[in-house]
Amino acid sequence: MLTIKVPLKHIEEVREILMETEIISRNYKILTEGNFGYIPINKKISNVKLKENIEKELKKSTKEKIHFEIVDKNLKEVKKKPRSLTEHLKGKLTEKEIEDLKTSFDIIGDTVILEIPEDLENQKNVIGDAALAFTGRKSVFMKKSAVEGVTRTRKLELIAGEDIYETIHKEHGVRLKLDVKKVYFSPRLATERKRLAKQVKDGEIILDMFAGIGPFPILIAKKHEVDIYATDINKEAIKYMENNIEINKLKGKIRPILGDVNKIAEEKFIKENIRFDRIIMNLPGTAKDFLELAMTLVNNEGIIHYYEFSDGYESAIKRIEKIAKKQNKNFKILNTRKVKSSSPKEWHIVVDAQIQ
Ligand SMILES: C[S@@+](CC[C@H](N)C(=O)[O-])C[C@H]1O[C@@H](n2cnc3c(N)ncnc32)[C@H](O)[C@@H]1O
Repeated sequence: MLTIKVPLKHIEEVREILMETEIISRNYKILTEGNFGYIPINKKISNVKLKENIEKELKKSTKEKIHFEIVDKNLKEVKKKPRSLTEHLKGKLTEKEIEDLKTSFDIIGDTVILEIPEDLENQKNVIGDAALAFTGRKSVFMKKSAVEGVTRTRKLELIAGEDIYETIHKEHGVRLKLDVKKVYFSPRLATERKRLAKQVKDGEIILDMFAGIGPFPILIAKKHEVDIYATDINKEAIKYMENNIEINKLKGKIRPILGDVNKIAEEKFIKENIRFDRIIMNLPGTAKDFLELAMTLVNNEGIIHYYEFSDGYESAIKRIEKIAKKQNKNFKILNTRKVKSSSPKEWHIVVDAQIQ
């Protein structure tokens, strides 16, 4: 390939001057040999007047006359870092295998969680190593089940890196500690958490019915002066939530309560006449079974953030309408939003309803 041969003492200067132009190629490494250096010339540059053009560029930036020659030399190519997991897998899996692999994955703190189709399981370690190299995280886990059971957790199998399930995830300036095997957490809800936190006003009393490790309460409490009750049935989630309140210095603003929200409502909220300006119901599969309770616990003008898996908003709004009617209440829909896709035909949706 064509190169600019320059005495070593001038190589850095020439490189810097020509870097600003199209003349130098970034795809090849500079070679030094004896007292000379060889700078790669961009293959797309025409040879006509090449020497004159280089001279002109050098003259613009330095008064010193720099001697150089244009010579042919073999230079090494710069190895470019792959920019996607797919690129990382090129040459390791067949084109068809790469196509079959869903290359979307979740990064939670130091861990990567991905899905591998059954007929690609024999390649799980190759895929795991590629994901480890691409993301620079510590552990890669493969999904072994859907999110299931009352605690909404899933089975995972380590396919690359260290066997560590506990990690700290950073989101919107807060730190969330969790065990990816023992609790529910989705980084795909980050935008939803920000959207919701923005609506909160100082002084609100809030209930997060299905709070998990506390991502909604932690973000809200970080930004507002509020009093948040955060219930969850999973004792591991409550343990991490308590830890997260501490590491984010939010003691006194969030009250984690372990148990079934139905029972907690009966034994505490209703008994002590505690009512809420805002209720978060992020349990999209079964939140509908708790809508009546939420409608009972919400203050006049209070807002319910109701989540569902659905292909639209109609069924969710109908449910809210039915229960409002039953309780002799009116409601106003403030917002509807697709939070994330959950299956090819369904979305995780949210409806914000103000109850009057
Ligand atoms: C989809 S996760 C949401 C967690 C959290 N809001 C988040 O965004 O990460 C639902 C949570 O509800 C909890 N849960 C399920 N049934 C419950 C109930 N009856 N009472 C309280 N919590 C419940 C589960 O343990 C789980 O942590």
